[in-house]
Amino acid sequence: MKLDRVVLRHLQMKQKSPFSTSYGTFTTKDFILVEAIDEDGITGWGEGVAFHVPWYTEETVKTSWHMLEDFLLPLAFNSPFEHPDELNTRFSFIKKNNMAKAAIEGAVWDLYSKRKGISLSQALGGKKKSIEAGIAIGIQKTTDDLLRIIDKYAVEGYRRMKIKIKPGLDVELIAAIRKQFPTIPLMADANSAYTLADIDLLKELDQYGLMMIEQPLGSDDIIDHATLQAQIQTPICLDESILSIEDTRKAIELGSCKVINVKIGRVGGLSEAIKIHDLCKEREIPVWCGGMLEAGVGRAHNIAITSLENFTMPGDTAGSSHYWERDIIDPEVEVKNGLITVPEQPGIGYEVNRKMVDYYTVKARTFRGAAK
Ligand SMILES: O=C(O)CCC(=O)C1=CC=C[C@@H](O)[C@@H]1C(=O)O
Ligand SMILES: [Mg+2]
Repeated sequence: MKLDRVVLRHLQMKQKSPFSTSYGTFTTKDFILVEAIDEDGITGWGEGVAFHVPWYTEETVKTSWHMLEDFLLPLAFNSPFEHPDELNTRFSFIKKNNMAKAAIEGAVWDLYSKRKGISLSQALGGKKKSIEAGIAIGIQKTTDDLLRIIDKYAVEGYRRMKIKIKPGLDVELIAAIRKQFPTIPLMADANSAYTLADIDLLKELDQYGLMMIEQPLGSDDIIDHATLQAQIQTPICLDESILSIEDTRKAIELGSCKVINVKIGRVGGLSEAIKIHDLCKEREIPVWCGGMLEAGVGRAHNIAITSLENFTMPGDTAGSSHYWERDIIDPEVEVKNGLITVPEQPGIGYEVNRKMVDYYTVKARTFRGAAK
């Protein structure tokens, strides 16, 4: 496989509703859409998941564009490759910038599976025909608002509710949810809002039967999480702390978590995500696919990776209409009875709608051979 050209586009899509976490609120999603075209004119699509601000990790849309333009695309154009895993190796001497790496690597995985005439799910080793969908709900103005929203999604059939918590908005909030929904599959994501000084409060959460608590402590920590996990019953799920297979191994060996949230962008791409999946399977650690408020292309990649067998818990994979008035793929991602069908068509299995892509594009540039 040899790349002929790559089109980078910066898209801006207004969200249907704001998404608030312990660190801030998103109302508009800015992201990079990658279109990679090979020498035979076949196209693969990837989606960068870095936000326009470095709140979740240090990467942004601008840093991703810079990394792609100045370092990653030249490496991708450098010589032909047989398999997308080779990009992961080629990029490995460049420190971090995982979301930028994953954006081009994802486009190449789509291209690779289209060239083989198989679905991306099949190319990744996925077995499931459908996946269970969970939903992530941002911080709401009032508890009543949150309860209403949970009720709506429960009726729609979502298989897991994830709420966001932060200091001052935790134990009472979860108690109120449990009062109204005693058995609903519920988890809480703290996005690193606590420290070990909050251990008594975090122990209190054990009484509410949460599926897990996601990233309660420091965003780069695995030591304090191990101390906390030893003292609470609720499984800890690591998100921000896990950037690679090595981080995964260390966290498992230290006992820092019992579950891992695999985000393709955060770990540097699908090749690394598969390795993490395989190690977790071997060590009996369940994984699930985290969301980054993706548009259709990123969502399609998430669906494909979730079809691997150790993705045993529902992820942040809501349907397109939860986020957007109009997504950039056809058909849009639909959740029926809490399930999403894994496409069987070659590649990501959804058509990219170029009219919608053009509508949302604020900047575009084509790179060839030597880039620049
Ligand atoms: O994609 C979704 O539906 C939202 C998933 C979600 O919870 C997150 C999105 C973006 C940044 C993070 O706060 C975050 C998470 O921490 O998992
Ligand atoms: Mg999280």
